[in-house]
Amino acid sequence: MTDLEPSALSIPDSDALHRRGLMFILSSPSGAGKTTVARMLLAQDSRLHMSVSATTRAPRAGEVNGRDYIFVDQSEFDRMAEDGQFLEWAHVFGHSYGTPKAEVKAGLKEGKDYLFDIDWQGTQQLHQKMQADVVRVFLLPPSIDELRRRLTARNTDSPDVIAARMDRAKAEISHWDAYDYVIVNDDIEICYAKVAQILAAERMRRTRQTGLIGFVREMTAPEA
Ligand SMILES: Nc1ncnc2c1ncn2[C@@H]1O[C@H](COP(=O)(O)OP(=O)(O)OP(=O)(O)O)[C@@H](O)[C@H]1O
Ligand SMILES: Nc1nc2c(ncn2[C@@H]2O[C@H](COP(=O)(O)O)[C@@H](O)[C@H]2O)c(=O)[nH]1
Repeated sequence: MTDLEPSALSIPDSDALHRRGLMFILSSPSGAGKTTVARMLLAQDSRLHMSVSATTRAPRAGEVNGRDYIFVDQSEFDRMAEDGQFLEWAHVFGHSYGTPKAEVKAGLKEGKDYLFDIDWQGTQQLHQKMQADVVRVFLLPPSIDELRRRLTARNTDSPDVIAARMDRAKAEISHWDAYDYVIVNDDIEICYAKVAQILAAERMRRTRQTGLIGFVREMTAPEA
């Protein structure tokens, strides 16, 4: 057989093969650009699903219940937490935020990939529980001044809220070394391209490609 002849083995389409889904986490100080990158990824990638968190914070203008967050009051949040409905939860900026468990756990088994926009506390909890499923990406702003500029220009929060988020930024950034990948979000298109490349590579990680086991076994079997 020459190099140009088709292989006797049919090459499996790795996207069509069953593999367990992965949990793709984006974290950053508030305003560095997680939500923006997440929206770009979701718009380009139909295999990626957003994990929609529950929160006790009030909706911002334009935010839709069930799409951006599940907006609940504190007693409902506490009931969900006591019921064990969260994979992780944390207090952030004076509010409670949590990742609902049911959809993600079922979806991972079906091979769906999930995107999480959560803080370092949630990342730590998910990594402890779900280890090999988790990919952790941290976005840094190009500077503290640019972070302040973005939070102000976003025009969704009062000056007090922006000040509180800026106060927390350095503490958030100090957790950058608990992540697998770190990207400076300077140019948004470049940042998005880097994040998309990480996702593509993580999908091809050998340990996730359980669907290839039969193919490799066949390829390496002794010839008759
Ligand atoms: N690379 C970039 N260059 C300029 N502006 C950007 C860039 N990335 C994001 N922004 C803008 O910065 C603002 C904050 O971005 P975004 O809301 O995505 O941040 P976030 O990290 O999700 O914040 P939070 O944690 O508060 O939800 C938005 O107005 C967004 O359009
Ligand atoms: N641990 C968790 N953190 C979460 C979750 N959902 C969002 N977040 C983080 O909270 C802050 C503030 O978000 P904002 O939408 O109010 O600006 C940000 O860092 C998010 O990543 C969650 O379910 N768990």
